[in-house]
Amino acid sequence: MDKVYISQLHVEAIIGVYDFEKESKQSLYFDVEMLTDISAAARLDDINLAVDYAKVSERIIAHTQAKPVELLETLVEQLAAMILNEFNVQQVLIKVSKPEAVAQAQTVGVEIVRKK
Ligand SMILES: Nc1nc2c(c(=O)[nH]1)N=C([C@H](O)[C@@H](O)CO)CN2
Repeated sequence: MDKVYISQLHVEAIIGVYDFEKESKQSLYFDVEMLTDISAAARLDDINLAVDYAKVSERIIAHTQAKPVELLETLVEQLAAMILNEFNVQQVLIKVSKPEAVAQAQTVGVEIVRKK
């Protein structure tokens, strides 16, 4: 299967378990890999037949900023379901990194793979 991907999409959002995290936005970085058949889009050179990474990026940003959740797990499950529902994607990998969460670590996060 072919792949359309988004690397290190930066989103500022309220997210976290602790009270102090509910007061100011933190940086999240998303890596997304979407398995899809690109042959029709390529043959006809038609964006309407492609998984539009710009539209997927817009939806990830809007969803992440719309309704704060506590866990990265909750967020990536919601985003995977949204991408599989709204786009012509057979499988999605989403990795979210939260670099400000643990001072001693370069970054921390969660990665999942979900299929239709
Ligand atoms: N597996 C997870 N562990 C933790 C999360 C999370 O979302 N998933 N979140 C936190 C806090 O919000 C943290 O980011 C603040 O230090 C802790 N562990």
